[in-house]
Amino acid sequence: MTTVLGCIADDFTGATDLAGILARSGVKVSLRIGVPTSPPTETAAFEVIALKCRTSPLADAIAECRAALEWLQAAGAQRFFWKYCSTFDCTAEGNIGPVAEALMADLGTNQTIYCPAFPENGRSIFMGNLFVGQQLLAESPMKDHPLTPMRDSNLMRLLEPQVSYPVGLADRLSVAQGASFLRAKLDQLQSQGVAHVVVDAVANSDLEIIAEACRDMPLLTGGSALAMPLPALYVGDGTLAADTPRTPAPKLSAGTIVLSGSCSKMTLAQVDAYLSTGAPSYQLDPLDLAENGVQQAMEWLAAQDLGKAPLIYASADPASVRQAQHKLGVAKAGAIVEDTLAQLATAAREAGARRFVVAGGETSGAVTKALGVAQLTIGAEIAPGVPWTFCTSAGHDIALTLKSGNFGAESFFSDALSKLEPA
Ligand SMILES: Nc1ncnc2c1ncn2[C@@H]1O[C@H](COP(=O)(O)OP(=O)(O)OP(=O)(O)O)[C@@H](O)[C@H]1O
Ligand SMILES: O=C(O)[C@@H](O)C(=O)CO
Repeated sequence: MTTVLGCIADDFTGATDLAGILARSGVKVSLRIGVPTSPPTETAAFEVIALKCRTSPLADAIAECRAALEWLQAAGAQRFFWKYCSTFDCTAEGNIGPVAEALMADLGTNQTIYCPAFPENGRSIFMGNLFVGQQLLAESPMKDHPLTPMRDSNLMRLLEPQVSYPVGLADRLSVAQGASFLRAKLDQLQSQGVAHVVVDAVANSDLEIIAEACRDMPLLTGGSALAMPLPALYVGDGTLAADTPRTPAPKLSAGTIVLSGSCSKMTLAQVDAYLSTGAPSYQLDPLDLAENGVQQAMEWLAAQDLGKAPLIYASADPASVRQAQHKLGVAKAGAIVEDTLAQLATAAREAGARRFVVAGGETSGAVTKALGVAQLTIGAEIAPGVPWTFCTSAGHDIALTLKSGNFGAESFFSDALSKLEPA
């Protein structure tokens, strides 16, 4: 099938988030891990390419995203979606703005929008400022993120140093006046040379208006919720057939592992809630790993009954994370934990695990790469933006859920396990 919308996500949890949100509509969504190495053959109407480039060096991120764009164009797509975090996770240099600008240049377009709002998960934008629940982004726990601490809430101010063309705002008052008004506002900004337009949204009804106004833009950028109205719009105008039955979930054996490398406030609460169920658990310490390696964790894992869904976690409070980062450096502390969880994931698969619950975007990238997963189909949604996915790893059918740091209820790990068919 010709691809209608080609999507590029800057991390793996973000990619499953977007794929899950698009799949809510019932249309077929295919999620690929990394840019496929062979040309497109069996493609879906919605293709999502998961990259791990949120914190990569800028030149690498741009090169990877352009390669993804080329593959999606070869799949027939004429409209594209650049998916980044609903909390606009980035560094001072990028990669959100520079990648958008590179994609715009390749597509020959001179305007795009930025809308990370995800109302179901409490992300809203008002007058260009991003809120997480009732807090401004820079006052939310995102200020302490291990890799991309967000210390400004104003999306225009965050974007301006990242791009070379002017940045503007279509505020909620424009959005509230409907799709035609918003379209005219964007045209007016375009005539003033504004290439990058932050668009306010506080509710799903705003996102419907924005999607309708912007559906024909070659490139949209934002969080997954901005894409939610698109399938219905495409079905409505006949661009897309409504049907496409879901692939049934494979029958999986019971072996389960829960791996958490996210240090977000919500993940910490989820780890605590899961520990309180009495599940077996092992806590990784980056300083100990740097000194003594993974052997002890491997031995612990080898002694576990995977039927009891053990948890291995590095998740720690901001003070402990800062301490590890101070001693090892930010990148090294992150990499040690990611490598360890990746090795433990393959060891768990060898020991019979077929159900994998993974928390954290970077962590999910590392684990998924280690499991050698190339393509995922989308299953049931556990929480808004977090579906189960099914794929093969080393010849085994496995189920994998990749949870964004801040998503899911406190009971998420147990919720996830209860959503899968028993063995
Ligand atoms: N105890 C720790 N000390 C230092 N760094 C840690 C520790 N535990 C985890 N990390 C690192 O922190 C980073 C957490 O990022 P990750 O993307 O996995 O989670 P997240 O940011 O909460 O999730 P998301 O990106 O989906 O919101 C990873 O690089 C991980 O290896
Ligand atoms: O948009 C979000 O918040 C998530 O999909 C994500 O990108 C987390 O890494």
